[in-house]
Amino acid sequence: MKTIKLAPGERLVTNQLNRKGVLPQSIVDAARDIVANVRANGDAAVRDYCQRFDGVELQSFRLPQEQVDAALEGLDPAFVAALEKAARQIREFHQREVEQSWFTTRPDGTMLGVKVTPLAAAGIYVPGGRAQYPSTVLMNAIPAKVAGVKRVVMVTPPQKDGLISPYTLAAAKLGGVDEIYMVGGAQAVAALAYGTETIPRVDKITGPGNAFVAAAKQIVSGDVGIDMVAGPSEVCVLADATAKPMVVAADLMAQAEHDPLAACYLVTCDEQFAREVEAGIDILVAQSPRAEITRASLDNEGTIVVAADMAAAVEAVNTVAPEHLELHCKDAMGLLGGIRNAGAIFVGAWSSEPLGDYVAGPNHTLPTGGTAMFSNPLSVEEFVKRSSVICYTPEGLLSDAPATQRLAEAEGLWAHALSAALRRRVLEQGEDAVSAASLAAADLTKVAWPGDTTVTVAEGVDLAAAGSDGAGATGEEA
Ligand SMILES: NC(=O)c1ccc[n+]([C@@H]2O[C@H](COP(=O)([O-])OP(=O)(O)OC[C@H]3O[C@@H](n4cnc5c(N)ncnc54)[C@H](O)[C@@H]3O)[C@@H](O)[C@H]2O)c1
Ligand SMILES: N[C@H](CO)Cc1c[nH]c[nH+]1
Ligand SMILES: [Zn+2]
Repeated sequence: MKTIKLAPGERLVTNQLNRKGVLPQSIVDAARDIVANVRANGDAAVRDYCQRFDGVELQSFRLPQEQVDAALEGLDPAFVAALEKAARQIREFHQREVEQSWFTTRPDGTMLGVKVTPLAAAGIYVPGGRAQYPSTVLMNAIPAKVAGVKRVVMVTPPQKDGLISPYTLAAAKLGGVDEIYMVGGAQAVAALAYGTETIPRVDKITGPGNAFVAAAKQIVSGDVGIDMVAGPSEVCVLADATAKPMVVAADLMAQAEHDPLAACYLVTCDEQFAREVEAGIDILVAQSPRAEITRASLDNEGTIVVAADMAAAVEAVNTVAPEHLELHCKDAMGLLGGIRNAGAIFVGAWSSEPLGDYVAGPNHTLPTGGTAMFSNPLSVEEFVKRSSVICYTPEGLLSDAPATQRLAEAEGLWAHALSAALRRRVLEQGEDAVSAASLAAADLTKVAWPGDTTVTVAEGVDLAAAGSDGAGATGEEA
């Protein structure tokens, strides 16, 4: 691992890190070509990439529903029990995120609020290149279903035998996935974004993946919604003298083993401790069945930061803005307040990051590449849309029309002012005042921009009755 030693008073800066942008440029370029090809050539392009990158020739990408229905049959009961426990705890956590529509009423009866509507169709990417990810199925499908999404479409790379892992399938069954397509990589993201002859497009794509997947999501973003850049895994361990070097070594390896591009950071004030962690990694890697990936990640992307004091160490963590942060320190809870940038924070020595990967409940789909500076963990919120609701009463219209007209005049937008003015005219002068004949004869510039904010209701106009089309509803804040 590369070591950066900070002198007293020195702060870690992003340029000192191995990071080459949020994602490597060569991968972004390759993903752009794949996306363009799938957009232009649909299934034929997807089929080509499946063959090239996954070594499988598929005639149909859709997994037959009978296979999903039978997914739990014959599986190890201990695995099913573990999956059910994970699903229950993930659901319980995400149910707390559900957002209700809300409405509030002003004294003049005008009603304002927010209507929350689930997305119609969400595409969830479940990785399947270097490992299988049934946990990711649950982490994406459950919040989508809690949000009320009707059509949850899962894509995942096929295995060499042209099938998907029975564990992943079991998770799809438990998570309530509606359709499964055996397609992975940037081509799967492009198919979900633009649709192909056999893969219908969705409204939003969520879920993690390798750098090709994360880059493709960034590229299609805007044509379709995306959650965030959730690329190669990262962990940052902030450790003091109370931490056990072998445990910290295992925690760094737990993220390194995902991907050669996974990035692991150790931040400490004690260089001797850092050397003990490195020695620990050598011992543990020797027995890892994933030694090659782990070593490549730690050697090429791993960084140790030795800070002069704890304050500098905490600031170094904020500069890294890791996907996962472990606080292996005596006063871990006391440090929490100083942490500003991290996707998920594991507080104290017992909070092993893999507990969060599988069963704790919070989502494991998290921002990477420094995007934890401004992005959030995947949540129910990502699977809904909000619409503002604005419902004026006649009193409300009369109260707000003059300011609207004056602001529209300042912006030079005459019809904006007229739109409010004509409604105001109905209430101030009666319905005849907006007849074609009366407006044809009026000086409409004066109507729109009268230069006078006095509001007088026409004799005989009953504002309450005028609002009886529903706009006059009154009530307490809901
Ligand atoms: N940030 C998070 O929340 C989070 C969560 C879980 C996993 N992850 C990450 O997800 C990733 C999973 O990666 P994976 O590779 O195992 O599975 P994956 O499904 O993400 O990627 C496999 C696909 O990548 C494509 N691919 C491989 N090599 C390619 C190449 N040279 N050119 C173009 N496309 C290519 C292929 O289409 C293949 O199907 C890891 O990086 C892991 O760290 C991140
Ligand atoms: N650590 C990954 C997020 O970076 C999530 C995961 C799934 N399975 C194992 N780990
Ligand atoms: Zn993990």
